[in-house]
Amino acid sequence: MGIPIKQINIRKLNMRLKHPFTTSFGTVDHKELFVIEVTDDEGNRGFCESVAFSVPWYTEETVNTVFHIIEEFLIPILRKKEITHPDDVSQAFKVFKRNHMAKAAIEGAVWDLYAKRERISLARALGGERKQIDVGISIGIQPTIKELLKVIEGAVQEGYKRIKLKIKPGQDIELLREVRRHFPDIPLMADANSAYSLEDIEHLKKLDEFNLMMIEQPLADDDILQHAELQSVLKTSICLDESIHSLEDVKMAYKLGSCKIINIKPGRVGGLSEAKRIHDFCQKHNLEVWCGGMLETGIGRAQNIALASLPQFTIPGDISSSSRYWEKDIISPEVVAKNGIIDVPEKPGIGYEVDFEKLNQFVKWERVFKL
Ligand SMILES: O=C(O)CCC(=O)c1ccccc1C(=O)O
Ligand SMILES: [Mg+2]
Repeated sequence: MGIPIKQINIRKLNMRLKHPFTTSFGTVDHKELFVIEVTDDEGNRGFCESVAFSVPWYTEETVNTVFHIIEEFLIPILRKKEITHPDDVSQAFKVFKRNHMAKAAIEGAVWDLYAKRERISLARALGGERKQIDVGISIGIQPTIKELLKVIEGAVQEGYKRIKLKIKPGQDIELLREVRRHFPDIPLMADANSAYSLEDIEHLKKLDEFNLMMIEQPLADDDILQHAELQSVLKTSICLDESIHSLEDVKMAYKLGSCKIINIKPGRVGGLSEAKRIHDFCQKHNLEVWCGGMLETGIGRAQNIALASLPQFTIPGDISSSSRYWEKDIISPEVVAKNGIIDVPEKPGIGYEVDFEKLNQFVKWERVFKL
């Protein structure tokens, strides 16, 4: 039976982060995003959010390109094609190149709608097995080491099971040495957001002394080959984030030995269907995977929680509590990590209610598309 999508509501939100988040590319203090709502003939509603930032520093997409692609290209496809399963959505969208965050925003909403129609949780719809997931936290670059140590202390107290630090040239080796001096045993990793090049190879080898779980995306966002060269001389596992846009990229990285771990973000790979295909390949070939984050509201967080319930997500994801980024989240209940563990909801779909009273406070404008 088809999934008769009757209407798509797109709301543009602008939400202030509780604390600015700094990476090697710069600082984010507000998150502009779209909440996508798809409605079927019975009034069931599926939700997802777009993860692109206002500025194209992470990948080439921006919040404005996302809307342009959805309005001009993706909605017309949904008007023409009959959808019987969410996998059909990403398949149909393949006629247009990339723009994965735009595609994933629509596809994720259809996944939620599908699960609600089937009266099963999104986790189950995706093949998830875990009832609880382990989660970690990503800590942005702090003004001083002293402040960084304080933030880490807080995260350790809260029980997060993996601590990720953002690094960049000039804020790396000494910083990690100081962190390890204070926290010799915590599960620690570093994310460079592509801030280094192969010329830094001798410098990057020094990371091996810190017993890191992995180093995430040390080299260019569009590279897979040079990461293989780096991995061959590093003891520390490389994890690829920005370099991975599809299962094909993962296959290449696997074949070349570019990494041992994959960070899966549904938005970066074009949606949950592709994320699942990557998961299945990694499971077969013993590549570890974990679910990354994009400073999502609770809607995106709920989608990530469902995905991270799949069996090969063996490393805690960047899925912190709602309260880490938001004064108030737009779902009810909020996402709560207790001792680094989040319960996977069992209710139909994403398993959290969208709290429109809160959401409406952040809405800049809304567009309604009849299908
Ligand atoms: O807590 C999160 O949502 C993840 C934070 C994070 O590390 C991140 C945030 C924005 C852009 C890229 C990244 C990243 O994983 O590289
Ligand atoms: Mg990253």
